[in-house]
Amino acid sequence: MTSTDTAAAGEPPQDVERAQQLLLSERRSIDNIDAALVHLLAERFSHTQRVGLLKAEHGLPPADPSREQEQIAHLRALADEAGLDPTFAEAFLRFIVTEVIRHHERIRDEGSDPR
Ligand SMILES: C=C(O[C@@H]1C=C(C(=O)O)C=C[C@H]1O)C(=O)O
Repeated sequence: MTSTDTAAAGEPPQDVERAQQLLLSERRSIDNIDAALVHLLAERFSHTQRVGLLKAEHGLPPADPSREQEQIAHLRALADEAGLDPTFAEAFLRFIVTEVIRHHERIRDEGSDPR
């Protein structure tokens, strides 16, 4: 028995069917958004890779903490306006930036894209 079957016990069949349709529709939207996020992240990394090459060519440091502080403040404000938890938005950005800095260090040390 699935969790849907369990929840369905005692409910009119049309309510169960409607709930299943809604669930499928929500999941289709979630899958579309996840696909868009992957494409956006790939696009972001293509820009940060170019930044990493420029930095390596000109002896600039991989990380720029003052730029990061500005980005975090901006993103927290945007998240707040959008009804998203600003702490989550900051953690998400930090997670990405940490990976970008790792790429920049690798480009500096090995002269190549780490992926
Ligand atoms: C991309 C850069 O390098 C690093 C990565 C950042 C990012 O992913 O947004 C921001 C600042 C830097 O620590 C940059 O300096 O602009």
